[in-house]
Amino acid sequence: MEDRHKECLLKNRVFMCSEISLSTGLFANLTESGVITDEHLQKLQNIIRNDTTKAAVLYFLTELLPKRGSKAFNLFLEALCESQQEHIADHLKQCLSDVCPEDAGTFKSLRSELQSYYKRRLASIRPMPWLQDIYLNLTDVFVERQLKLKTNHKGDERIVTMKNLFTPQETEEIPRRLLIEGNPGIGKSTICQTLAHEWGKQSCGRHCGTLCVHSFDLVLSFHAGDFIDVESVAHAVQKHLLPSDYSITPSELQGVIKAKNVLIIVDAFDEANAGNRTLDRLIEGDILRHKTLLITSRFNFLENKQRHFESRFTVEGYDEEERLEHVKRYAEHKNIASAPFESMLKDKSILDLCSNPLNLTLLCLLREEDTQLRITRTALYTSIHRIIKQKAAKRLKLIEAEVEESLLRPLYQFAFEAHQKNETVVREKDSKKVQNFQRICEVGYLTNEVIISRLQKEVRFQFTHKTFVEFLTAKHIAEMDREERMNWMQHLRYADYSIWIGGLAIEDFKVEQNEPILGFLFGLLEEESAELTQMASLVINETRFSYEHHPLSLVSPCGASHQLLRLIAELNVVPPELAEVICKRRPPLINIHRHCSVSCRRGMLKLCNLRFQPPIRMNVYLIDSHDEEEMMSFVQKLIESKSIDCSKKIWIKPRNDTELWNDVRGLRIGQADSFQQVSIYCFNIEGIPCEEFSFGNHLSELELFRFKPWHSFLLEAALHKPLTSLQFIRCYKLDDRCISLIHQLLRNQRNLQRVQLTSWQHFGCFLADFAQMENLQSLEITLNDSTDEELRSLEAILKRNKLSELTIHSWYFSYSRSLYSVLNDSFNSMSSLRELRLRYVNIIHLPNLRHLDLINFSLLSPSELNDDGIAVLSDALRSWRNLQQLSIDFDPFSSVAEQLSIDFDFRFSVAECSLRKLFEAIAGCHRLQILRFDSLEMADSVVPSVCRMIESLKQLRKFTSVGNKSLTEEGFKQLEPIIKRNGLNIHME
Ligand SMILES: Nc1ncnc2c1ncn2[C@@H]1O[C@H](COP(=O)(O)OP(=O)(O)OP(=O)(O)O)[C@@H](O)[C@H]1O
Repeated sequence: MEDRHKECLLKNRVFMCSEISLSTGLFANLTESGVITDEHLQKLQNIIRNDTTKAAVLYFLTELLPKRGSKAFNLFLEALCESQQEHIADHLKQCLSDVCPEDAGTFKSLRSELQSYYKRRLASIRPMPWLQDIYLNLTDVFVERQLKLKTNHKGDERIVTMKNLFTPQETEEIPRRLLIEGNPGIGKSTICQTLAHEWGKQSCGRHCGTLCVHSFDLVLSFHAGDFIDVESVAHAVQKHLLPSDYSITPSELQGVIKAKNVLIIVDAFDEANAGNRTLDRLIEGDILRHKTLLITSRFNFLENKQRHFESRFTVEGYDEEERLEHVKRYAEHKNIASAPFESMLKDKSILDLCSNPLNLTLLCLLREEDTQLRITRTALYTSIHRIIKQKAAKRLKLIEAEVEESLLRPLYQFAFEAHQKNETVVREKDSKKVQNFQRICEVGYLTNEVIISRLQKEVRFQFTHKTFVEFLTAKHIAEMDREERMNWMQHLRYADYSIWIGGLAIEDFKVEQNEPILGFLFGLLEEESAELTQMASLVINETRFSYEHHPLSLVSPCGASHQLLRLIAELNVVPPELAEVICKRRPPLINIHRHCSVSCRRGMLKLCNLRFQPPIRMNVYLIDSHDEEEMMSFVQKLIESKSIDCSKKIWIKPRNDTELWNDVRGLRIGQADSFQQVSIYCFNIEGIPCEEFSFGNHLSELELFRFKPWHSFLLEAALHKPLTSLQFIRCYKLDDRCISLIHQLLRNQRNLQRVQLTSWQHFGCFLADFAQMENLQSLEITLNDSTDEELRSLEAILKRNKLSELTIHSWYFSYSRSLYSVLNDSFNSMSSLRELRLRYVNIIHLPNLRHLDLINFSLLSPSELNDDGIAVLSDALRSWRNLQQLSIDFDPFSSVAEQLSIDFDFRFSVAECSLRKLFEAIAGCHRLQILRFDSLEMADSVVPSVCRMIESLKQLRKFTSVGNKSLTEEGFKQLEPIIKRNGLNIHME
């Protein structure tokens, strides 16, 4: 036995004499492993019989164990664990790592083993690992990356350099769980590689911050797949990071990991997330909670685990400077002139390709061979593929057609099968299905015999990059016959779902997850016009491309309805047959918003080149976009296009008065050939723009968000414009001058069809003006305490029966009896009303709701909805046969109040039987397409009714339920198959 073990036993004699139980289990384990013999056992039992158990323990610790050989101590620890005395083993291990200087020896040797491993293995990047002669020195070519740190749930971000990755960010705490997300090929693995390699170099020089990677005692750098089928991090280290002849046991490793300051890096969660229990536990902090864990993943794979991460970063494409640095470093490393690469960066058509480090590296490699630039991702990968094929043909002494037929086709099939399983490997058993697998490997897409286990000699074959798996998969699908391909496409999902239920790991799906392959498929079949058109038609149907999607908001995603745009971005030219289908099935309106991707915008410009009559109307949300300059020039191209009708609305958020004026001029707001509707986020505008500030003479809609009295120059500029819509949203308290200007505007504008005036303020003073407006169709207003005269005006407006939309806000349930009675009486004569939204309302006073014929109804938060209210609502729903959208905000305060034991007078609880009746009534609205609940307490017992409701709503395509705290895993299981039906977009929290 080693001295440090003896010392440890010595120091813990008292502890062990009182803690150890000399149980049959312990004796059985000790005899089985040979730590004690049968004679020893008899001797111990005699001592117990004649003296005490403590005396026996002491004899065992002093006379027996130390003399039983070098492995005795560890076997003793194992025997303790096996006989339910793990706490004693842990105590001894802890003590060992604290007091024994020799344990520092174990740590030192482990540290230097790992450091030299990283220094050697991670020194070079092989962008095409099959071409061993193409490798780049990591230190030479690495471009320092900047990461964006999400600073709050609203999506605000801050730039963090790699040097400050581990520095405490929003809180004082050192982050323990860090996540880096990014697109394929964006450089996530290279970041991991650099961190581990840097640590391997031992010294930080003067480069790093105080909490740099060198501040960790150990860095354990893994691929996510390394955790599959291993029970602990220690086992993973032994299996994947250490050579098989390195002598250390998992428990010793465990001891070092526990005692030291360790960084665990796990790359590519997206490639090995299914059934990866150890990794899940690590993320959740169920094991090694106090160690630092850095995970990388492509987007959308960790949605349900986001809450475990204190620091969430994204790594985005290169900016201009980084692109330049990349090509310069590349040229310098290759010792060639950088001018050809730099000129390549000037070509705008490949700018987005150049922003991706992988693509830029491939472009550089191609540029060395060929001067023609590739414009789409498919074109780029096709070129690379061709090079590989040519090289393989030469090397294997085959003609290219033979390589294609006998080697590449099976490879496409392997890629397809791997992709179906969300893997990037071919397992050994699958490789045996084809005779010439070894030759297939020689082509170069699969790295040869990656031995993933040094202990068990398990073999698998790794595809070089996930994007290549996707490209090769697309090649396989492109070669399928039409029926098979369409069948594959039909089985994809085209609606998003996101489900966050506390403690449940449910994967999310965003339609973008299909796109890498569909994009390649579109690109590959560009010449096959009929095939392409058929595929595009399916995407048009499934993603509801031809529908009008609205409203547009801050959080609108570049979602399913834009998929076709993103896919046609992969085409060099839209073939006439496809162009015809797109023209025929074009949507009446397209919303472009801040999250629209570069490829979406490229697709949009492709659409502009098709000749439409009439043109497509366009809304553009130009607020907070990532690259404002680029976005501005994109919008200007849209304005110039004959196929786009930019007379629709644009949202702008100028940072000051100069920017306001630049936007209004640059985007020609209010002019005949440009946007005639504008929404201005006024909050930041402090000064007053120059005197000639004005909108074009065709301005038809002015929406002012967070308007303050000193923005009155905006009202003056709109005074004589032909407005049909005027909106003030969440405006500040108006002064007399603004009130008078609004009166003037309302009196000038007899054509106004839509007016919105909302804040916490009462706007009844304008009702008399509205009553004079013959054309008013949509009214949204905040009313608190209305006078009799105001109510008479309101009644006149409602009973004129011209309104198709009505929204009433009020402050703290200030609906008076007389307001209820005006509304309720008027409902009988409002046959034109189609959309109704009410806030702070108690609908038990509105039984005449059932006389309306609504398409859209919302009870906005907070509303008084108790059992009686639900009865009135259910009654109304039964008569609204044309209802398409329903949104009900249950009382969000009641559960908060309950938690805080506060007795608010607006707490309402709802009986389950009422809820069931409500669900039954909704189930009868067969035209319902969008259903939203907020703070609905959907307990498991009502789930069967919810299931029946969703099943009966065949046209339902969007279901949202947020703020539900009652559903358990059991209840969710019943709901899951129903809500995950294809075509249904779900959002549950
Ligand atoms: N910071 C960088 N400096 C220089 N080259 C880089 C950098 N990051 C990435 N590259 C190049 O891009 C290639 C792909 O990068 P990497 O494998 O890190 O991407 P990834 O985000 O992990 O992709 P995937 O999600 O497909 O696995 C690298 O092989 C390298 O050639």
